[in-house]
Amino acid sequence: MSTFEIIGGQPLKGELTPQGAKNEALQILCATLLTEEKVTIHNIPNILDVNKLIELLSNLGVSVSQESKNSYTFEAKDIQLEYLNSAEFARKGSSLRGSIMIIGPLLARFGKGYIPRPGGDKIGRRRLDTHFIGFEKLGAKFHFNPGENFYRVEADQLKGAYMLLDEASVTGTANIIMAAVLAQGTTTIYNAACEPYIQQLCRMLIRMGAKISGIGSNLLEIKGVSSLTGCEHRILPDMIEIGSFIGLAAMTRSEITIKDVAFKELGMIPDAFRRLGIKIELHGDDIFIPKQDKYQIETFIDGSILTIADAPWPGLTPDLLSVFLVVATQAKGSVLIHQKMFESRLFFTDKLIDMGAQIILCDPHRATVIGLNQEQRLRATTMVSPDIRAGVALLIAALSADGTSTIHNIDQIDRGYENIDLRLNAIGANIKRINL
Ligand SMILES: CC(=O)N[C@H]1[C@@H](OP(=O)(O)OP(=O)(O)OC[C@H]2O[C@@H](n3ccc(=O)[nH]c3=O)[C@H](O)[C@@H]2O)O[C@H](CO)[C@@H](O)[C@@H]1O
Ligand SMILES: C=C(OP(=O)(O)O)C(=O)O
Repeated sequence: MSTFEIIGGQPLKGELTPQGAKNEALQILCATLLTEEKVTIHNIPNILDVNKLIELLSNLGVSVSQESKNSYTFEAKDIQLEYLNSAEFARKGSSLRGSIMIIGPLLARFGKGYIPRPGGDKIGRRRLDTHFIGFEKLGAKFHFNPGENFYRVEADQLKGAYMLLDEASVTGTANIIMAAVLAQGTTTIYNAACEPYIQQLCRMLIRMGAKISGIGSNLLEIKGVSSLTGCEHRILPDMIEIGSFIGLAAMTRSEITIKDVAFKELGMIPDAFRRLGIKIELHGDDIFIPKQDKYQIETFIDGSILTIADAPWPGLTPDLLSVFLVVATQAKGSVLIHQKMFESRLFFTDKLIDMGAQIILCDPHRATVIGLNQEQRLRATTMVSPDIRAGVALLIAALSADGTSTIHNIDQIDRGYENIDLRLNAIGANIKRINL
């Protein structure tokens, strides 16, 4: 397990280019299983979770070739389905969340899909019902043996169906779409998730020959086709990384330009930061955050305390609430951070409280932050990164704090942020990676 040692308190200045989106990459990589033809993907982030999924695909028999730093080709011609029964698959498949999305494509193309209970962040209960109820609606037989912790689906031929998802699950929607594109007949998915990740997946599938309408809405119609072809696809910039950089700039009183952000895909993320008082300028497709000594949280129109809460897209992504929370600790004013989706994502606030932040953790879902108005710096400390986004929030806190902080378990940060230490050091941060 590696560690970051961070000397904080210095403003940063310069340009950051966001990596490709982690959560889109995980979907897109799984979609390469849907065709035996060559698929070329650009802007793949070099991060732990994505690299693990590429390795898993390669173990499954996909021929993978790295064309340049972030571009790869994939050819899923000789898939070794027996690998799904191996002990190695049980181990590797369970080490990340995104692996769950190999099931839809395997089921659609080969009539079976197996997966061990997937990993990912330990941020509360993370059920998979939506995925498997969806596959069952398409005619698959589902088996789950709690003893072996393995999910299995099988079907001779999937058949299109109408389904109203029990919740707008992001990976669940992606998985069902990837199964339905090769089903016989028409599938209608209502209460579908519609994050840019899903929209991008649908656009890629259409380039491969799929017939999908309703993209960007929660009502998708998919007319099954008998086979799909190869294609080329470029992954969008990572909106969660962009939001993390906005928060970093404000908290460390830095002037940062975030390059080529695909602004129109960011939904309400920029406005949510603006409501915390952070100035965001759009220069072409770059976001410029000017140096700000102070920023003031808005109230609601009636004068009551602002709430920042997550919701399925186009609502605010839950993956940025940890960053909003840390940024609020140095704002003027108060805000309620309400993490509705996950029940264990706010416990890292204890660390911020140790550092001197004024936070009341009301319950596992809600924290009230009373900002310090930059009048009192956070104190450096030693902490452990509990999950990917809390990890980056703690990194932001450490960069703003006086003195030297240590963050252990930074593999959690590496899961989702490409060379974050090197990229931030290039604009003036002082982060030392210690490989233990
Ligand atoms: C690999 C990947 O893409 N991971 C993302 C994906 O995870 P993932 O697809 O696993 O998350 P889901 O969308 O299935 O659900 C996330 C959580 O929100 C709850 N829920 C979901 C929808 C809803 O309408 N109401 C509700 O309460 C679920 O019960 C669950 O606890 O989406 C999450 C929600 O944006 C993100 O945090 C994860 O980063
Ligand atoms: C929760 C996240 O990831 P995962 O679903 O892969 O655990 C995240 O990216 O914030």
